[in-house]
Amino acid sequence: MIVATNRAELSDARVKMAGTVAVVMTMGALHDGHEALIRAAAERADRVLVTIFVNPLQFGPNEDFDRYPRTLDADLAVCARNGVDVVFTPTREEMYPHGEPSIRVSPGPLGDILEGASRPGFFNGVLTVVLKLLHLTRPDLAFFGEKDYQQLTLVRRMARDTDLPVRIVGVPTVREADGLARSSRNRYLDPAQRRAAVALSAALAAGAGATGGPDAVLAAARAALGTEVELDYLALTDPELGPAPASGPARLLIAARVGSTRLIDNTALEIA
Ligand SMILES: Nc1ncnc2c1ncn2[C@@H]1O[C@H](COP(=O)(O)OP(=O)(O)OP(=O)(O)O)[C@@H](O)[C@H]1O
Ligand SMILES: CC(C)(CO)[C@@H](O)C(=O)[O-]
Ligand code: BAL
Repeated sequence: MIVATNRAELSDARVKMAGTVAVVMTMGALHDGHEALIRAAAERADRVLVTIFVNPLQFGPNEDFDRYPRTLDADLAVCARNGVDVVFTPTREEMYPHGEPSIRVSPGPLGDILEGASRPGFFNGVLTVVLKLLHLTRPDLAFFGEKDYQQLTLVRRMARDTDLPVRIVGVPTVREADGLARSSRNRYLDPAQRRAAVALSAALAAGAGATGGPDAVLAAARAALGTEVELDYLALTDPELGPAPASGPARLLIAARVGSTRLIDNTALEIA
């Protein structure tokens, strides 16, 4: 496995990658969810390239950029164990050699709702770094988790709307045994908070199981949420994050704080 820390090393390694190439972009602190992305990538492409970069552009001033877990040695072991060919671990200066970019990707109206409403500028920062990493790694395929459903949707739209020569592939959310979505931020939870955090996936399951239309879905989810977590949003949409239909395929999305830790989750459902 080649570990490239700068653009020149990445470029050398990329030229030597034969066949189709898949990229898995991460912020490190790798867990089973990331491993599922790497495995899915290895099934669909000849070579797998993982990027590890905690992107300052997507963190708000009062968010957890400084505190975000950085576990590079363990992450490289995960990549090696999963047969990754190349890992790109740039520094901030390597990614943004000219300082904060003045030209950025605008996510459009979908970037202002849900996560974008709670984290202003978040998707501008995400799409800008995703585009840069796509240019630097030049993959045939790029894998993103459904856990970050709005991010996946926006990355797909960016690829579609700007004719990027890459296929975006979504991977289902990997969960703990009790239903909690795997997330690097789960590391922030103490044991009591970890028990309380199951409320997010429990609310989604209750909503998905409800009958009686959109109102019944939201009411069931809210009832199952309990009072131990602080709800940020609970939203029912169509699969493209537009207004919820009266019946048929939909998406239920949630964000909530458990103590000071903000977690997100979502599920597909049929409104009946
Ligand atoms: N439980 C999961 N199942 C499937 N994919 C996941 C899961 N968790 C993260 N991913 C995906 O892994 C990629 C990298 O995500 P990232 O490194 O931010 O991890 P994360 O666990 O989502 O971290 P955070 O706690 O910061 O949200 C993204 O495409 C993300 O959707
Ligand atoms: C896609 C991503 C790697 C961009 O920094 C990040 O938002 C993430 O880890 O989901
Ligand atoms: N997992 C998406 C990246 C973020 O929350 O910053």
